[in-house]
Amino acid sequence: MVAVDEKYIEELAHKVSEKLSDHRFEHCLRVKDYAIKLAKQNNLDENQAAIAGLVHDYAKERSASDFIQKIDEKGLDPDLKNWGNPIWHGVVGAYFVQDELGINDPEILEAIKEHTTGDKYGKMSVLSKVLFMADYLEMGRNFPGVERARTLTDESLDAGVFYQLSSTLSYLAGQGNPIYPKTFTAYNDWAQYLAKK
Ligand SMILES: Nc1ncnc2c1ncn2[C@@H]1O[C@H](COP(=O)(O)OP(=O)(O)O)[C@@H](O)[C@H]1O
Repeated sequence: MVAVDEKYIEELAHKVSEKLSDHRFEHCLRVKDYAIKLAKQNNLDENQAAIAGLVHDYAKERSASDFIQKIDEKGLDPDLKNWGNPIWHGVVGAYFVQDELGINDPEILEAIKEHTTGDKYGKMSVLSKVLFMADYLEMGRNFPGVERARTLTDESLDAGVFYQLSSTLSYLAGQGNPIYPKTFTAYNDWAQYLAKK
């Protein structure tokens, strides 16, 4: 396992901070820290987890027109245009990370794409699960149930992912908000996988 490369992380942090408000950047630092903790618990490369955590919201404050331009430039699914920043900043944001920060690690890019929506059980790498949970559980989060979710995730990363998928679906549906279809598919797949276990 490679130790966290402090100098590289520091330079990356500076570039990320230039594109984000202080509030959002501090969230990214906390996600990085939580991702390192989960990486240690799950035998994952801490450096990879730290980088993914630090840059996961890199594109969060880009304009809608920047995202639309990137969707066209990269030839991404045109249906993406029916969604907005909550979905774009991960799914499309990964391309900003690759193009502007020079990060080409496919696992990191995939984890960024999945960090809001999740994905099917078999499609999420350990890194992707770690980032998904670190974003949800970082120490600035204080939603009801966060302590239970932290404990559950300490016991089992998979149990944490399923907890988040079900809670987010219930929450978004309760608010009458649209839900990205991939999250439904992910939820069904995880529910079937866990029922068989
Ligand atoms: N599957 C989904 N479909 C639509 N909106 C979602 C979905 N999951 C989360 N959201 C919303 O997207 C927003 C961004 O979530 P998230 O990416 O987890 O936060 P962050 O910006 O801290 O990384 C939140 O407002 C959340 O309610």
